[in-house]
Amino acid sequence: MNTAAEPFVRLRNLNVTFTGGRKPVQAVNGVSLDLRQGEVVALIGESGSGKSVTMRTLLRLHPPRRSQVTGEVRVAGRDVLALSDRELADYRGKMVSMIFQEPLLALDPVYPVGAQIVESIRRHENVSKAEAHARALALFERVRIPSPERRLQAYPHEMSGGMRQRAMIALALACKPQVLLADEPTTALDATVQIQILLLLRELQRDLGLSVLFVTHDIGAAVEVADRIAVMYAGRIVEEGTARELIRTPRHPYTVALLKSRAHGALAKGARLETIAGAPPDLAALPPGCAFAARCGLAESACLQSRPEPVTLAPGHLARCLRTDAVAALAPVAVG
Ligand SMILES: Nc1ncnc2c1ncn2[C@@H]1O[C@H](COP(=O)(O)OP(=O)(O)OP(=O)(O)O)[C@@H](O)[C@H]1O
Repeated sequence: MNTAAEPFVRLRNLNVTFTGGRKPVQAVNGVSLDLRQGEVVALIGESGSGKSVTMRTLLRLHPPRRSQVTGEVRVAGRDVLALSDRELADYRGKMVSMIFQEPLLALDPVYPVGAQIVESIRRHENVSKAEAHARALALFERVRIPSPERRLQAYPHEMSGGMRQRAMIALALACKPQVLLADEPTTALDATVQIQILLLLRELQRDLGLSVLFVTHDIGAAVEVADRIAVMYAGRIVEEGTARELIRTPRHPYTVALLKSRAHGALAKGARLETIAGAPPDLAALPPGCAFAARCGLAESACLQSRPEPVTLAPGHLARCLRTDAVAALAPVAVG
């Protein structure tokens, strides 16, 4: 891991509220997170915990009239929330790029994939068609698409799921971004292809010095690829640390519950985190205390009164919990 002194991506006290419905929905609530150059950080948590919304602020993808975003979003020193539309168009793809669970969200079904990559390069850079084509070919080789020259002519529907995922990654890398956002990139794939794509992401991060923010439900996938993991619950980061710290010394009861569901094999079989009893709170009516208290076997009355501030357990290892000592005293979770 290549760590520069200043984080390349810096989120500070980020709040995202959706205002289009009957009541405002506070999807992200005071999130602070750093991503250094060449680092892979995974955001994990149940559905609806705010992972994708947090990630999407880095591309400013929120509906402007139906959402309110406050706090600081900085990438390479630039204030992303203050970019003009023109600056934003240049920044997207060139500085920060995104891949999705479903490649057909990124790939146009009516054009061959190669043409889409050439088009994307030429939209951002003043290069000839031949040069853009050569770069597209190099990208297909880089993401290990076999017979790359021939496959550049293929339409997305002519590719298998794993191949389409690789093609989307090639498209995302077309303009040499420095940050890659990956939103559940492997969820729809079968297990062997998932592992290949995760390994590819790790290799790209290493070879190109990319910073990667990776959203997943699957703590196993997070451990596989991430240097650091941030666990989200009800719009907040409840624990953050290295992958090793989170697995060996989790200090938030929710992280422990996530690890247990993995230890029971539930995630391995593709089941999700519903193995934790109860449901997350309504984001339009968050409780005054810890949002996890209603599902937490260790909760005391203090937990219901005010939201816990982060406790520093080691440099870079934080948990928002009043009962970290009680969590530490729990029997360790056997995670394979
Ligand atoms: N455009 C929107 N308008 C209103 N509410 C939204 C919008 N986008 C997201 N939300 C709400 O914000 C909350 C957080 O959503 P988000 O997609 O970040 O969750 P997530 O943790 O990524 O879940 P998943 O794993 O299911 O994608 C959810 O309650 C969701 O319904």
